[in-house]
Amino acid sequence: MITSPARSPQRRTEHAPTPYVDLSRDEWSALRDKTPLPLTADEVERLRGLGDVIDLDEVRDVYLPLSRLLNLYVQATSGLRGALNTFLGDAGNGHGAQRGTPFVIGVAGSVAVGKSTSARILQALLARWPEHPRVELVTTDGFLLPMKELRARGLTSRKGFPESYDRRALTRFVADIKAGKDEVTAPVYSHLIYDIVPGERLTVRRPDILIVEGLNVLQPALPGKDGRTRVGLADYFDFSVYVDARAEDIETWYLSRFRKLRDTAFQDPSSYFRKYTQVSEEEALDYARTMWRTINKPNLMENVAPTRGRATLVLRKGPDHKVQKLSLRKL
Ligand SMILES: Nc1ncnc2c1ncn2[C@@H]1O[C@H](COP(=O)(O)OP(=O)(O)O)[C@@H](O)[C@H]1O
Ligand SMILES: CC(C)(COP(=O)(O)O)[C@@H](O)C(=O)NCCC(=O)O
Repeated sequence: MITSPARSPQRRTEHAPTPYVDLSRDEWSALRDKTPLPLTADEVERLRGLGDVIDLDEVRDVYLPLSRLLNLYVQATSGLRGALNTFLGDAGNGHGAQRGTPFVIGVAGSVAVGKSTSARILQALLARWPEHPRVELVTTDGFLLPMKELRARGLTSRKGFPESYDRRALTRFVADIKAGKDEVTAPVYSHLIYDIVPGERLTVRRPDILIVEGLNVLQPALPGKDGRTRVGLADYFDFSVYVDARAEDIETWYLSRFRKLRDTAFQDPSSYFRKYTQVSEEEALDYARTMWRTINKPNLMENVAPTRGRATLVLRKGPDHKVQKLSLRKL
């Protein structure tokens, strides 16, 4: 009788090799070493986004070790740049190699996962290190196409998807900062009017560290029309963080934030969402649920989550918003 070969139990338990080392919150928090906590509870409160749960314990256990790691990375990267400058000598002139090149950090994750809070806490902590006091934070929403343009392209229900951005301008913006240009400007997005603010620009002036936060910052570049590989935004990153959580938890956070915004920001007469203060809470939440299910969740599944494996560090949050597990790229 022919029997199929039994699978050895050893084979079944074999894991695929991973470039990450997984750490529990406790293991990670022990790595802060003796780094002092430079923020007060009041400062943390001010940096916190609506609906986000973050306190001094979270800053101490999760973000202090990260600021220590980043400080080590900044110094090591600067050493590498020095080596490159020595190698290039005069040949590097005019290619930005001689100028103080900022260290660039990408922060990615779904809508409502709390990436803005993570990015703001990191900015505040990193700015306390004497080696790199000038830390700028930029969100990618300034590079969304204006509503008029989204309408013309039939993209109004694709806001936040890669095609809803001027990706070339975003990449150029970061490339210019990294090349050491004295002043680089970007358009400004307003959640209030749900659109780009006409005529407004933000200016970035030679920071030591630049944090770029947004849904799609880890997306690879699309190939050019001629099939050639283009340089993408993430190619300029020296380090990247992906803020991760279960989609069901993020939906709950999105809905509870919508409920809070309905009581606050949406009340503003110029708010695009004011109409949801005029209907019942149930109707407003139905709308928010539709936004989540038809725009933000599909974008998370199709575009954002697939980029998680490109991050240097993945912060995995539990249902209470607290980071439970971290995966750090070691290879
Ligand atoms: N409709 C809105 N009106 C006002 N503020 C908003 C609105 N939607 C989101 N925000 C705020 O904008 C910021 C970015 O939100 P979002 O892109 O969902 O990313 P995240 O929650 O991961 O930081 C958050 O601080 C959030 O509170
Ligand atoms: C502005 C956003 C696209 C996020 O932009 P980001 O800064 O991540 O590039 C997002 O917060 C948003 O408004 N999405 C549209 C759907 C919604 O309002 O939920």
